[in-house]
Formats: sequence, structure tokens, C-alpha cells
Amino acid sequence: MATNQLKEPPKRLQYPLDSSSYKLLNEIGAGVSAVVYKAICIPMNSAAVAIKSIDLDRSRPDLDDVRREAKTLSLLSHPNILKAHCSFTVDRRLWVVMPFMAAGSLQSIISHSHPNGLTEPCIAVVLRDTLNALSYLHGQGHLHRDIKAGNILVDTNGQVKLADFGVSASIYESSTCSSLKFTDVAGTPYWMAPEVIHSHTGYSFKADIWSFGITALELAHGRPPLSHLPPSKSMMLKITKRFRFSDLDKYRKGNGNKFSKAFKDMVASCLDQDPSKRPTADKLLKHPFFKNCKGTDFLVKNVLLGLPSVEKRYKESKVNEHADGGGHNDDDDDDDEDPAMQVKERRISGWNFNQDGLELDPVFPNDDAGAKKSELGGESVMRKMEELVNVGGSEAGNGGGGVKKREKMLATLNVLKGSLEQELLEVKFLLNMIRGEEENDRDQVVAAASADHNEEKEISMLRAALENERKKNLQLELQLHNCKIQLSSLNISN
Ligand SMILES: Nc1ncnc2c1ncn2[C@@H]1O[C@H](COP(=O)(O)OP(=O)(O)OP(=O)(O)O)[C@@H](O)[C@H]1O
Repeated sequence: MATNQLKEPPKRLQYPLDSSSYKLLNEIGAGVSAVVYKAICIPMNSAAVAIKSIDLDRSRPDLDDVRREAKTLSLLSHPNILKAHCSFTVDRRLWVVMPFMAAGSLQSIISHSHPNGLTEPCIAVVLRDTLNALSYLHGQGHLHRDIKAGNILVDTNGQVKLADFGVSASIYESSTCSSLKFTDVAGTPYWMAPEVIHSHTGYSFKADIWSFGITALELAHGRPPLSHLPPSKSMMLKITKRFRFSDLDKYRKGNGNKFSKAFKDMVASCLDQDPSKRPTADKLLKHPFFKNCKGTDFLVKNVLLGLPSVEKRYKESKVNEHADGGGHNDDDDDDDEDPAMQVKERRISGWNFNQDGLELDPVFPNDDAGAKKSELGGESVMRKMEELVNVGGSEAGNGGGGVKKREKMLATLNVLKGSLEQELLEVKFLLNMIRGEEENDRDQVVAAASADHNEEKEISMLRAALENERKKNLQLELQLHNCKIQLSSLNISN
């Protein structure tokens, strides 16, 4: 009606920007550099709020970036996006005041009540609403950069909202946009897309889609893939370099069969190694998996009913953590391992999604597996090339058969070339990692002046590792060079 159209839009309530207007009630969560509290806002009729208090010394944000981001955020509005009421600094902490989502995050729900994951119809509701939020964000030209169950919040009425947008983007990212810096502050890179780990090109919309796929696995299995690996400063190396077989067994749940083909297909499309092949959020929303998706009341009946409050769950999780002896040891590094265990480790060059098992499979450099990615290690590449050259020489004058052989060689050499290029990228990535760690250690040694023996030992070990990687790099460049010569000579003779 005309009268309705003339009505002023409801004014947004301005939450006070001073800490004395708020009363902190309980701690309800904690991340690497932030603590989340349930609180009340006294001048707002004691309305319940959640306050994320971020340690600015640990997260080193550019406050101008935070302000700019907050301003952009205030212009966004979507039912599935949690918008902060306001933010302000309190000493060396940034307080982000948000609506209180009484059921907490999906991560806290599954870790408390569904350790083996949610059922598919519940997953569908959560993922559909998350995709609605993502589709809106991407449509407005924004990335989320931190999609995970810990950032999907639920209210008691089953409403699902994506949180931490903007805050994570500007606070947790260094201005140089180096994805490796992520390990300093944000903890675990389990949700990171391969292109974000392996290159310095940074984030794209499709990296959000990869994280969305990992979140689907997290909701289905109760935790993200590889999360049993202890968090430590070498986390990135652990993910990209070595893999313990005992961990592989622990990780395998063997429950891939309980999931529908539609779900597996939807996750597989998000976890394509090639970002350009991953669907957009809009396209995903049309996937058959979301057909006949239930409403939010379904979540209330099947997940929220009987669930203890978020504060109670957090308290219990703290008690359990203490009983377990504090969980993972941060300094846990496989280098101290029993030598027998080390033998069981192999370098890995990446991860492939295993659609049937609904899990990630490690890719080992020496696996032949169709030689479609970087599975070929340096030595076997050389052997393969020698074989090819020998075959090529003896077949050269054999008319039609020779041409066919040559085409086959050409195709194989192209695969080898691709494989070497990828291997080279990975070695470069490792070199950067090692250089970064070496620099950090060097700073610490200078600061510690008296320098204890262990650190020096560690540095020399890192130097040796760096030297090894350098040699390997050289060798790979050489092999690549030979491969290119081989290819161009074949192209010319064809
Ligand atoms: N607005 C909110 N309402 C209710 N609970 C919340 C709210 N924000 C966060 N929480 C709870 O606090 C927990 C920790 O939040 P935080 O944002 O620190 O989580 P995280 O994303 O897992 O950590 P990090 O972002 O540091 O990796 C969440 O898992 C959730 O249960």
C-alpha cells in the first residue's frame, strides 16, 4: 500500500562505543588471538550480545583497513550474514559487538553433540544458507576468506548466519597478502585452497568455494580433513610436504558409503584442483543436492533440540581439554620422532579429492597414477625420459609406426613437462617457507644474544635443508630445460 511505501525504513540502533556500557557474562569461545564473550548491552535494555575481543598486538592489523572494511560491511545486508553492531578499541584490544547467536557456531555444535558429523538433510540446510550468503557477498564483489563451520552461527530459531566476514579479511591478513603469514595468526590452514597455499596470487572467489567444500566435509565427518595433524609452526610443511601413514589410517573413517551421490558430486565440484572448474555459489545453489532442502525448523528439531547452551558447551570443552592434558602440543614436530616412524613418512605433493570415500587422498611424488599431476619425482622423470629417448631413437625410421610412437612420446613428454613445472613450483614454495623460518630463527638468535645451542643446531639443520632444496631446485630446472629441448626437437622433426 502507498502508506507502507512512505514509511521510513527502521533506523539502525546505534550501539554504544564504550566498554562501560557492556557487561561481560561468560566466555563462549576463543581463537588464536581472540576471545568471544556473551555480554549484555546495558543502555539497550540489557540486550544480549556477543563480543569478540581481538588482541591487536597478536594480530597486527592495519586499523585503517579495519575501519574501511567495517564501513563496507555496514552497507551489506542479507538475512544469512551476521552484521556486527559496532566495533571500538579497548586498550590494545578491538571489541567487535555482534548479535548473540544463542546456539553458537556449527563447529561448537558438532564437536559437542555430533562428533561424527551431521546427517545429510541437516548439512543441506546449513550449506544452502551459507551459499545464499556467499552468493550475495560474491555478487557484491566481496570475498569471505574464512569459510568454516566455526564461522557459521545458528540462532535458537534455526536461522543460519555467516560470520567473521571483513573482520577476518582485514585483521588476519598482512598487507603484503602473503598467504603464508596466515600461520602466524589464524592457526590452521585446513580450509585453504591449494592455489592459496602454493602461490602468492592470493584469494579469489573460487578459493571461497574450495573452503566451502572443506566445510561440507567438516560437517559430514565432524572435523575438517587433516585436522588430526598437530598445529605447529611447521603446519604448512606438514600439509604440503610429509605425511605420516599412521595419520592416514586415523584419518580414514571409511564412512563414505553413507553419503548420497548428489552430495559427493557437489563436494567434488568444489574441491577441483583447478579453480576455474569449481562452480560459482549461484551455480552450486542449483545443484540437485539442494533440491527438496528442508527449512530451518528442521534444524531446530534435529540439531538444536536438547542442545546445551553455547556457554555451557564451551565450559565443558575447556574441562575436557584440561583432562586431555591441553590437547595438541604446539611444538610437536616429527623430527623428534622415533626413526622407525620417520621411515613411514613420505613426501606428498598435494591432495586429491576421493569422491567415493568422501575424503582427501594424499598424492605421493612417486605415484604413477596416470602421471596427471605432479606425481613424478625427479629420478623417475629422468628414467622415463631416457626410456623415451631410447625408444624414439630405435623407432625413428619405422614409417607410420614411428610417427605414432613419436606422438605418444610427445604426449608423455608434455605430461612430464607439466609435472616438472608443478614440482618446481612446490620446491619454490618450500624454499620460501624454509627461508621464512630461517629468518625468524635468525632474529630470535640475535635477540637472545646468549643463543642457546639447540637453536643453532636448528638453524644449521634448516640451512642444510635449504641447501638440499636449492640443489633439488637446480636439478629440476635442468630436467625441465632438457625436457623442453626434447619437446622442441620432437616438434621440429614432426
Ligand atoms: N555472535 C556470536 N554468537 C554466539 N556465539 C558466538 C558468536 N560469535 C562467536 N561465537 C562462539 O564463539 C566461538 C569462537 O568464535 P571465533 O570467531 O573466535 O571462532 P573461530 O572462527 O573458530 O576462531 P578463529 O576465527 O580465531 O579461527 C564460536 O565457535 C561460537 O561458538
